[in-house]
Formats: sequence, C-alpha cells, structure tokens
Amino acid sequence: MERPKKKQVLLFHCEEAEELARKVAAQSDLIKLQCINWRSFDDGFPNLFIKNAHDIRGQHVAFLASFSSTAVIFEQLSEEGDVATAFTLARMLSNTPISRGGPTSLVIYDIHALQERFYFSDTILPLFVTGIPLLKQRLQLLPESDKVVIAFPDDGAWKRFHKLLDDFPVVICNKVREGDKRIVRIKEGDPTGYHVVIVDDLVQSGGTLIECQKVLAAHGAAKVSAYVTHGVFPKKSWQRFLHKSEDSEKAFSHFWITDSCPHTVKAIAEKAPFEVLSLAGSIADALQI
Ligand SMILES: O=P(O)(O)OC[C@H]1O[C@@H](O)[C@H](O)[C@@H]1O
Repeated sequence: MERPKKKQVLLFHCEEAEELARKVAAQSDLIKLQCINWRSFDDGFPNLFIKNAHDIRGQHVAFLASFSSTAVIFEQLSEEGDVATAFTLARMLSNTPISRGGPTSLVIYDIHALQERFYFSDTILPLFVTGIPLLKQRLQLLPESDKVVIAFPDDGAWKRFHKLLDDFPVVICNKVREGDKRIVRIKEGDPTGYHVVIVDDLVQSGGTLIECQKVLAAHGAAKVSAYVTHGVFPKKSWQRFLHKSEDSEKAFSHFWITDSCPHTVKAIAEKAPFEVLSLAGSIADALQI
C-alpha cells in the first residue's frame, strides 16, 4: 500500500525555544517556521498575536513549548494560580483545543514520573519519546566505546531507561534523600576500569549526579560522565560541573544534555564538560507522523 504523502507543518514556538525551532525547521522543507508576536500586558499577562492567523486554517500546525520553569509554563498556558503539580499540568495540557484533524498530539521527551503518562485525558494524543538514541549515537563516537558502562543513579532511572540501553553493561545505584543531601550506594554491577556514563531524566541541583560520581570513582571507575535529557539547573547549578582550569578537578569527563531547556544551552555554551545533543532531528521526525 502506498504511504500517504507527508504534509507541510507550520511550526510555532515560544520565545525561549526560537533557536531550537529554527534547527527543527532546517531539518525538512516541509517544516515552515512561523512567528508569534510575544508581548505582555503591563500586569504581566501574556499578550500574543499571530499575524495572518486565518491562513492557518486547515493546516497541520505544531507548537514547540518549553517547560524549563514555572514562569514560562504559565506564560504559555495563560494560567494563574498555584504552582502546577504534574497532575494539574497534565489536566491543563489535556485542555489544548482539538483541531479539524481531531485531538492535538502532544510530544513529550522523557517525562519525569512515569505515572504521569496516565494523567492525560482522551482529548489529546500524548506521544512519549526519549533522547536516549542521541546519547547512543554519541557514545559510539567515543574512542573507548567498548569500555562504556551505563550507571543508573536510582531505581526510577533504571526502570525508565534500562530497556533502551540493554546493549551496555550496567551499574545500578540506590539513592536516599536526607533533606538536601542525597546518599548514593552501588546496588548492582562493577564500574572498575570502565568509562561510566550516569543516565538520568533531569538534573536540578546536581546533587544526585555528584554523589553518584563520587561512589563510582571510589569503586574504581576509570572515568565518569553524565547524560540527562533535561538540564534544568536552577540557580546556575551547572557551575558545579565546570572544568574551571587546566588543573581543576574534572570529576565529569563529559556532560551531555539536550536542548530541551534553552536557557541552559545558552549558559553552558562552549563550557567543558558540557555538550548539547540537539533534539531537532527527533522533533522534526515527530512532526511528520
Ligand atoms: O539531585 P538533583 O539534580 O537536585 O535532582 C535530580 C534528581 O531528582 C529526581 O527527581 C530526578 O529524576 C533526578 O534523579
């Protein structure tokens, strides 16, 4: 049977995600970058304007959102009130209006808590995707790619990612939180002599990764690196990972993040050990479904 022809997609974006939207549009002639005039009223409420909005009728439209902070979430969803819990946010997103083609698709990269998958209502079509293929491609380029072990900092990360990384040996850690402290221990696996890559969905303070790195190094890891899909890094906590000078301690050889949090991408540009694995190609693929 002949596959249906791919359709043109009009790609809108929030202000913060402009650069990523440009990269996505560069992936295919069928993706046309669109512009929203993104202003705010004096009271802070969003005042958005789309020129020639009537031309959108009947077209396949996508919106590249950013969830890097509560401020930008609320700006995009034009909502006011308490800090959204995952459930509240899922309900808000479930109210995205349906279009002529039916329910709106919602593409989410490495959703934080797996149970959140079931929080969405039938009025939208959530699609759960992952940044892990980008990491796997990158790992193949390492000179020591056959000496790589994947470490999961806790059971949650293992549950979420182990099937996607089952061609690597693994180390599974245990994490308990005591207030601001994270206590990490090795539960399974041996990092001795390996380049160990810690894989998690997101980083905030960096405490989890730092504690995990210490334990892995103490157990003989030759090198430690990290991959997280979402580099949230509130309060510039990315600074904790920098290779400050030639002689500074380089606890993490590589730190890979995606460009899901645009403000972080800007902040860490050209700063070792950080490297951005762009989601652009993967988003462009998702738009052609
Ligand atoms: O330790 P920080 O970086 O503050 O927080 C990130 C961790 O907290 C969890 O929710 C995430 O899944 C990740 O393991």
